[in-house]
Amino acid sequence: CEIGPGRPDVLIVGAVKAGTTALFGALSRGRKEVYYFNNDDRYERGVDFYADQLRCGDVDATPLYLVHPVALQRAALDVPWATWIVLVREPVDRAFSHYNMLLRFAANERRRKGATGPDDSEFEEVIAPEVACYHATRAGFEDCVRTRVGGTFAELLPPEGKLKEFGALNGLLSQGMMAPQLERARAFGPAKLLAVSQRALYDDGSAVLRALLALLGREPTGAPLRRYESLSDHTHFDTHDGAGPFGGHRHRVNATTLARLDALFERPNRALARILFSCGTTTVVDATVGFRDHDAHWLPQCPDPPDL
Ligand SMILES: Nc1ncnc2c1ncn2[C@@H]1O[C@H](COP(=O)(O)OS(=O)(=O)O)[C@@H](OP(=O)(O)O)[C@H]1O
Repeated sequence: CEIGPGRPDVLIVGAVKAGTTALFGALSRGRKEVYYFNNDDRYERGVDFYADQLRCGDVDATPLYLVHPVALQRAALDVPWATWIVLVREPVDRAFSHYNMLLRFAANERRRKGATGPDDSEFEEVIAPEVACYHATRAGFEDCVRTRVGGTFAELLPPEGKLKEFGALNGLLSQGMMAPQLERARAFGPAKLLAVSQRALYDDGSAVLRALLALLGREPTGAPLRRYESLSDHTHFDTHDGAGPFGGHRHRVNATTLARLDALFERPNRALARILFSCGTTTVVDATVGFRDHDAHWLPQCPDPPDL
């Protein structure tokens, strides 16, 4: 199974914690997260290595590609025929889900290093350095964080310490500012750039999958779109069993922090809505799936231009 037109056919390039595993599972039976374009060592091993990692699958789902400084540039050059899919999730839910995952990884790391005591890092403490940076500079994506994006998830964590001591390294907030990420992705010139709503995928999976398969010109694999459980551990997460609607995580964030985050994301969310709903902007995404009915609580429909 060589790399060439059609292989890979689809790159699910982001965002982290936006349903990439579920979508990948319905599109492909290969291996998720091959970390090819975002990992210098692996990239240097070349396309045969890439083909080997894909295990004859034709979908590469590596959500860190989206925020990596050169991964998408490499992908545009090496597999120019591929369609890129970006899954988009409400940024506070996304950040909290990401925090849950990192907390678990950090706890494993601490145990491995023989550290005693639990990792008691609260969400508020973990995002504090990023919040402070945004308020101090009004900077946006990439200016306030030096996200660790070059390696695998296991390499994202400093070897010791608690999550709250890692500063803004993991970009829990910046990764939810998706307008500049989509604009940057478009500038690299992918064959097609599609944006899919995580929430629609969760709430109305089969309709979203049908629409997406039609856009991609792909046949169903027969694999169901699963609602799988979060990676989150139980001290920070009330399990959702995959049956009922998913309530998100906003109610787990204290009211003051939530208000601050909503204020912080207001302009980024408006910018994103303008891109997704083509509100007077140049075309950034070729098509969107979901959103209008499912994301109205955080994405304003064709918002007014922001105040200057
Ligand atoms: N079918 C379906 N559609 C949409 N979203 C789903 C679906 N199934 C699971 N989930 C939720 O996806 C969250 C994990 O996202 P990812 O798979 O992208 O995580 S990762 O970046 O690969 O680690 C994770 O979010 P949290 O539960 O908030 O942690 C999952 O609950």
